[in-house]
Amino acid sequence: MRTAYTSDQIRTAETALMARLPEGTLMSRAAAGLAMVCANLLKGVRGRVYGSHVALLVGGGDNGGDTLYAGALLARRGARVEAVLAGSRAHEGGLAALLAAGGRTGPFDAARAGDLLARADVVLDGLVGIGGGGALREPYGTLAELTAEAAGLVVAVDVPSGVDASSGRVEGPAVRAHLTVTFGAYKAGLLVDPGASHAGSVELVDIGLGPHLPDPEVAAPTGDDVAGLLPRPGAESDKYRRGVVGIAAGSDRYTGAAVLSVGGAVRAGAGMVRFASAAEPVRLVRARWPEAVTTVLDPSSSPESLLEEVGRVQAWVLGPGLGTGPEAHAVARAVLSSDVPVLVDADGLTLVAKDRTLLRRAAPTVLTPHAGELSRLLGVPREQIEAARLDHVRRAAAELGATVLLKGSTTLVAEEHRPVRVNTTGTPWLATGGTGDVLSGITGALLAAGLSGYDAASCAAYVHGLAARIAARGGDGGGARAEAGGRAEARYEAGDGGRGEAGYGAGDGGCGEAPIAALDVAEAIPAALRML
Ligand SMILES: NC(=O)C1=CN([C@@H]2O[C@H](COP(=O)(O)OP(=O)(O)OC[C@H]3O[C@@H](n4cnc5c(N)ncnc54)[C@H](O)[C@@H]3O)[C@@H](O)[C@H]2O)[C@@H](O)CC1
Ligand SMILES: [K+]
Repeated sequence: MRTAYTSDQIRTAETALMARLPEGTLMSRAAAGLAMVCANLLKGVRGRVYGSHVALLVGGGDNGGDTLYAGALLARRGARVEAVLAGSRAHEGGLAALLAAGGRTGPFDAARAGDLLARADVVLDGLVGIGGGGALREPYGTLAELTAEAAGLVVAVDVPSGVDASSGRVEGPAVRAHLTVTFGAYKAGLLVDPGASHAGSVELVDIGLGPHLPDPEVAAPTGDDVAGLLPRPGAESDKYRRGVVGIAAGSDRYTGAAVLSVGGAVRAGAGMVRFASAAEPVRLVRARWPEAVTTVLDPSSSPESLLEEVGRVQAWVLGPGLGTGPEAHAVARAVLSSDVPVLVDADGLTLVAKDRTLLRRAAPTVLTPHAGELSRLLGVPREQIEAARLDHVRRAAAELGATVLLKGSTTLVAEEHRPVRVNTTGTPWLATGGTGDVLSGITGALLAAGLSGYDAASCAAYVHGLAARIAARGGDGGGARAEAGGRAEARYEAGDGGRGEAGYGAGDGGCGEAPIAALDVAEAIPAALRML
């Protein structure tokens, strides 16, 4: 599990650690780690550090201090290092070290900065780190924008300037880095969009903070974590013990969602799928997934007897393609009255947004909205949710008393009093109709197998993203399990230090990936499970 923290949590831990160490120790550890990563990058792109060009964008705080000290170390190895001092002051010790090592400095001037950025092999963004707040003021904002024109690699120091380290919120201009070198621990804002997509790959420099860190704000399960949580059938298993999932999805008008949701559950290893719906989706599900046991629901039944024919299930999936009319409401009422875990998706979420009483239940509930659906559930504009996904997913979990999986460029899973889980697999090609229906089926199968809502949702998101990457690569599993490696390899050529650890992100949709259909994702689930 990779864990991440807010700025306040990091500061508290740093204060505790600093009290035991000589002054300046942490900054020199940070700068040494940063310089080493940059030296490796320079060796990768230029063959050597000596004679390479390095530009430093330096703010007035300690983030600028780290950057100046790292610049000094690179200058001592023969790099030509030039700094733009953007603040009214600069870290004294760092500045003296850079000048003593032969580095050059000058105040902000747009033309000079543009010229430096055009020549530099590596640009270090040391404008603001965890001390930043709100939109970048001038001239920091202009400098952040200028980094988009940089010819070389942009390395963010600790956090890309303009990204809120605690939440990933971006309120104005912000640096888009190829690589972020972060100190002590991951900051939550580096793992959650929009911050995550500004950070590029993230490399962690250990400065000894570990023993002082509290419980994390955010955690990203790795492939090994997911493998450890996934149910595996044993010799004693039978279809009932492996988990029977009920799926109430589809309508005579919307049939595809039902086929996809059932496909997700079948391929994710449900012991049995019981599918309950109108006649037309039942016909299509039977044709595509003969494994599913189907029931045509009688809309004239009373809510108590509507699901009587379906048989016993250990979890329900409710909502994909269900419709939002009175008949759909009756199905939602019947399913949510059950005493087993229920996953609510798509039209199910619309029904719940209109009638919150549906959520008054004792058994666990998992909601899987995208930002638009969450906007309806919380009564908050969609743009606000997109800008502050972490805050809103937490709020939704608390307000709705449910596990909430927020879909989007970074999928988040929140439950009260637990770290928000961030999914690291996936590909932008997943943004296509029907993939959410497949996810609902995977999650339902895992709930039925006995996983908690929190584990089922986070494991399902991981498997779903991995399956999508495999499908996008034409079924070639090689390298697809790449919560580490995807974005890093696609976007820059690093030396020894840059690869491996780096690459905290999903695929970038380029490099050998092609468009996928939702059913391709369902079909690639077994290949994803084989890799775990
Ligand atoms: N505290 C520690 O023990 C350590 C801190 N380290 C570094 O120190 C950084 C934190 O340093 P600071 O607390 O000095 O804070 P920062 O250097 O992150 O930011 C503070 C500076 O940015 C300016 N600023 C804040 N918001 C701004 C905005 N919106 N627009 C323009 N300017 C803005 C402030 O006026 C101030 O000059 C970390 O990110 C890390 O890089 C590391 O050296 C490791 C150890
Ligand atoms: K920075």
